[in-house]
Amino acid sequence: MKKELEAVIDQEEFDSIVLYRLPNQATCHILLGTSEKVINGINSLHLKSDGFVFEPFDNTTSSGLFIDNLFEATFEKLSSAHKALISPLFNIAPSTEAIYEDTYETYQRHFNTMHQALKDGKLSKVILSRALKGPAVQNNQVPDIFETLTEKYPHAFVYAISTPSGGTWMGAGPELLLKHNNTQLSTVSLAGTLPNNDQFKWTAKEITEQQLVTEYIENVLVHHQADNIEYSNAETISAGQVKHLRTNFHFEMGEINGNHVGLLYDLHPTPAVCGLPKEHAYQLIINTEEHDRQYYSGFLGPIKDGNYEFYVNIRCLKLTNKESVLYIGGGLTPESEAEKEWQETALKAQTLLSVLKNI
Ligand SMILES: C=C(O[C@H]1C=CC=C(C(=O)O)[C@@H]1O)C(=O)O
Repeated sequence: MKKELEAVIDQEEFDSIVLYRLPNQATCHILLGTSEKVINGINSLHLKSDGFVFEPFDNTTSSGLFIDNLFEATFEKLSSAHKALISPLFNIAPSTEAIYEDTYETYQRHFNTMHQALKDGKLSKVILSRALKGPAVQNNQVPDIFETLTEKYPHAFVYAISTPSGGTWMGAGPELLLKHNNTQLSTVSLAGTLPNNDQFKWTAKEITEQQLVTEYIENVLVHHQADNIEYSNAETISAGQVKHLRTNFHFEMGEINGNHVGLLYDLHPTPAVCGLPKEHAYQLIINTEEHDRQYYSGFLGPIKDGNYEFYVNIRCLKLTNKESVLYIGGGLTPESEAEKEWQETALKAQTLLSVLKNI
């Protein structure tokens, strides 16, 4: 790949780069593009064009991005020469704004607002996230961090992306949003978090919470007239320092009724990053959290030959020249306690922090 990569980087003025590795695969992908398209949500034409989608949580405050891949290559391991060639494309722009970080006090305040709405019965679940500062990362460290994430988190969707308007983001997330492969579609219902240790057993709280998400997805699929819906029993999946409960859904959609875009936006933002009922949870998040989520809890992934594979952007960070900012959230229910939820987000953050601290 080196000669090819050298030749294209010499010839073209790329300003966008994506490295990604799909879960449980050895092969990694590199995409290079120019002039990302700023999109107002994905439409059916995007789903037919090869490229990479980077969609925010709230597309009224951050733009959706579509990167046409002008150059694509695959690799299992990047050589030092490859890393040196691509590093300058990770543009870590100087940041003039002060970076917001939640303290336990701000988190507790947000928790209390959301918990009151839960206790009042206005909603059954809502996701509270927090921003957490991490170390500064230089652009020549990005390929190494990407590689370490792929090694440490084989079951996650691992990525690093840099575009002129989106900035530079990285992450290793365990949640599939929607996959389309020929006639087959898949999604998951993901919820419940415990330390990744056999001593911790699932309780009724996590089982019920995950069951609610499963029922929500089932309803969405029935509403979209999905055919041949099959789903697994809830299974435990490992995601770094934590484990979750997951149900896998497989289904089909008729050629005529198959409204993939509608289905996508009924699933996004999922109950794992927003809550139930969705609209109420969404408003509560926007009104309560002090940071703008931007691309955290949005979704991202490749589209190729009419097939696509989108993942929810959790366990991720944004890079600035001063610090990195991690975005980590957790689902609150009426039974939740602030201190425990805070500890859970700290544990989830370890997945990324342990990698950043060792570079
Ligand atoms: C929203 C996040 O995790 C979600 C995914 C799995 C389990 C979750 C939970 O137990 O709260 C969260 O809903 C995050 O890591 O930022």
